Amino acid sequence: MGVLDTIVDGVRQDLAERQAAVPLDRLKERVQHVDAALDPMPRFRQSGVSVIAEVKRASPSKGALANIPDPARLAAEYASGGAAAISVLTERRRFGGALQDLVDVRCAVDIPVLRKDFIVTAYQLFEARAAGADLALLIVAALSDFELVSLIERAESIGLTPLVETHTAEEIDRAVDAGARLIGVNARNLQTLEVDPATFGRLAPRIPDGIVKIAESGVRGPHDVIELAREGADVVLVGEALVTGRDPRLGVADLVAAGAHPALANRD
Ligand SMILES: O=C(O)c1ccccc1NCC(=O)[C@H](O)[C@H](O)COP(=O)(O)O
Repeated sequence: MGVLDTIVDGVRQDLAERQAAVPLDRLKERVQHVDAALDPMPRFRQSGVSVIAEVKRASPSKGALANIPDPARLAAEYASGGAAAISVLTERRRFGGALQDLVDVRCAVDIPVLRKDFIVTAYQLFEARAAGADLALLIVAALSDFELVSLIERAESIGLTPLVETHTAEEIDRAVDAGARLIGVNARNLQTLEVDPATFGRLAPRIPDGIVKIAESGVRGPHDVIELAREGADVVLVGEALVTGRDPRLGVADLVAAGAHPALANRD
């Protein structure tokens, strides 16, 4: 079994327990009582590269990364550094996350919040929206074409903006065909878990104009942001470098400043 299959297997087991505790109808009721979702598009389309800053405690590739007792406080630091959105890893077994982290972060910031998880059912989308998420990650490699289209449609129908994550040219084509408006290119190979910094530059030209292009994984600092901006990134999604860095607010501010560098003004 590959890493992704193993993770999704665990996610399905945890999901079965939550579904037994809270039936879908009850979840749908909760969704009706949350505030309307924030639209991330204006922030992601602004000039300069936007930063999505991630709340990430651990990962399959690196194990424990950071002790984050108060995700809301970390998210507030990210927001004050200029983050355009916050990504919250809610997967429990390998990333040490929880949906409660997302609820806490939602209360602490007034910028869009992404549920970053391994979403394979509509139930998880309702959970995300009920917890206050504005965006939800859909990983092409974990879904059939039919599942991808139906989850994109379901997400949009309840106000969530789907961020569709890809790793290959073929997955980008599938994401485009499924109607994705936001495509992430993840530089981390799901078989080896190695990050290849050349991935975004190689694959981004495949994404049609008009779709927001997000570079995910392996962004270590301002130089990477400048390089990714030159390669066409509208947004970078950064976890490890921020949670292991000395100051999350300054860490984000440095990345935002790099993405707004005057040398990038005419990159289109
Ligand atoms: O981070 C991992 O090891 C990982 C392994 C398998 C599937 C997903 C994984 N990470 C999720 C992410 O996509 C990253 O958290 C995100 O892109 C940020 O990456 P980084 O800045 O390198 O922490």
